[in-house]
Amino acid sequence: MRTSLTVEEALELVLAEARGELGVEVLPLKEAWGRVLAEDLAALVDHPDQDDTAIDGYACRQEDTLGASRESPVRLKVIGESPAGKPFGGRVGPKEAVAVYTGAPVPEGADAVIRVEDTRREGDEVLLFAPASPKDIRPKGDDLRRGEVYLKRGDLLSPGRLGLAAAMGHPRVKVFRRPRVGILTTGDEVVEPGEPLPYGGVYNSNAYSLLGLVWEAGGEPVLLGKVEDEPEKVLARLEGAGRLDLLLTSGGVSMGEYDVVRKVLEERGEVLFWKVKQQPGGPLLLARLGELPVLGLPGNPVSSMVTFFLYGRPFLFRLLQRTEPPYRALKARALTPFRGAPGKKVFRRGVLSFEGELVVRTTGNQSSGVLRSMAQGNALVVIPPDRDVQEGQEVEAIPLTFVL
Ligand SMILES: Nc1nc2c(c(=O)[nH]1)N[C@H]1C(S)=C(S)[C@@H](COP(=O)(O)OP(=O)(O)OC[C@H]3O[C@@H](n4cnc5c(N)ncnc54)[C@H](O)[C@@H]3O)O[C@H]1N2
Ligand code: MOO
Repeated sequence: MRTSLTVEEALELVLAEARGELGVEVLPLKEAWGRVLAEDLAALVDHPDQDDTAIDGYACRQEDTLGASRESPVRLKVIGESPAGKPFGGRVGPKEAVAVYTGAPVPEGADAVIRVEDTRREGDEVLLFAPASPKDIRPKGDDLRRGEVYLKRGDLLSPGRLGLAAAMGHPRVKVFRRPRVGILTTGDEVVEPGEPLPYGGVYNSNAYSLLGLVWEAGGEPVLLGKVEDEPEKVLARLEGAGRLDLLLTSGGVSMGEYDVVRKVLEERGEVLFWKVKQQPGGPLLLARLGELPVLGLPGNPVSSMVTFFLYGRPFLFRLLQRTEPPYRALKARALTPFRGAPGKKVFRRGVLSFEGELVVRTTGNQSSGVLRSMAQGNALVVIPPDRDVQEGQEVEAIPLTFVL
């Protein structure tokens, strides 16, 4: 077992465990939001499928309208109409116009459009108070060209991308199965919300913050409840959970007394590393139980969230072959001091905002037991080992921007 790794070494070992094959499923679009594409998607059509108008107005020949103004309007004969979805069948000749509505094909013969606000209709004629222009004609294929790939395997189906898949003509998409992530809680003092809190007790917040994080990262959380005190019972619980792609345990990884999960992992599995030079989350553990990768997350509520974000989320991104990186650090100016720690990379919780430049302030109390800092913050401020950040200095901040 390795110990006292740097964050980078630990991440490499965690990612090396993300070897499983997820398998794919085909879903109708209405069920595919938030899923990850398992295939490249090419447009089945051009969009627009022919030159169309971006405005309500009249289509005509530009040369007929040159010099038109309020003072000397140009008069054209209206020979028909082209609402969206009902193209005008004829051809626009000299001194003629067709009424068009946004999204309608521009009729043959016309090479320009004029917005209705710059015209006045008089029976079957129209007065133009400005020249018609081609700039409001959207050329065929302006948005999408048939055969071109616009969405890649590994792309998360965000709202915009889901709409794009529909615009390209796909009624169904092939997506990766959601990785199933077991969440096992430890700790005699931990009770479920709704139960009376005994002396020294604490409500189980980790199961729920982790559940949210797992969904957000594209996984399917499987709540396994609180661990029992015998290794056989823990193993039976895991067997009953069906196929898992990752197991998260919460608590019982610090120096503390005997813990049944640690015992199971050490005796029945293989512990790959324990302890990372970071804060919070220093006692993180990586193990294997048979083929199942296990992340032993520290019990402190902030530590379990931060370690999942830094290691569990990248693990799921790797399994899902995600095209985007799991997180990106931005440079921001610290408007409050942030304390570092000797020999450890420190992740403080901050509020990132834009005030002429990116700035970040502390959320206040940075104890690993203060879950409010994760709920109220929107960024992790990264402080390299052996450094403190003074007010006004530049820092790296990782936005906790959840897209789902
Ligand atoms: N002598 C040392 N003590 C501690 C060390 C150390 O290096 N030497 N490390 C500290 C650090 S850092 C952390 S983080 C914690 C990690 O402890 P465990 O993973 O063993 O977790 P527990 O002791 O079970 O719990 C810690 C803390 O978190 C609360 N907790 C646990 N589970 C939940 C839950 N599901 N929901 C809400 N809160 C939970 C628990 O009540 C404790 O307060 O160890 C330090 N100690
Ligand atoms: O790593 Mo422990 O994370 O804070 O208190």
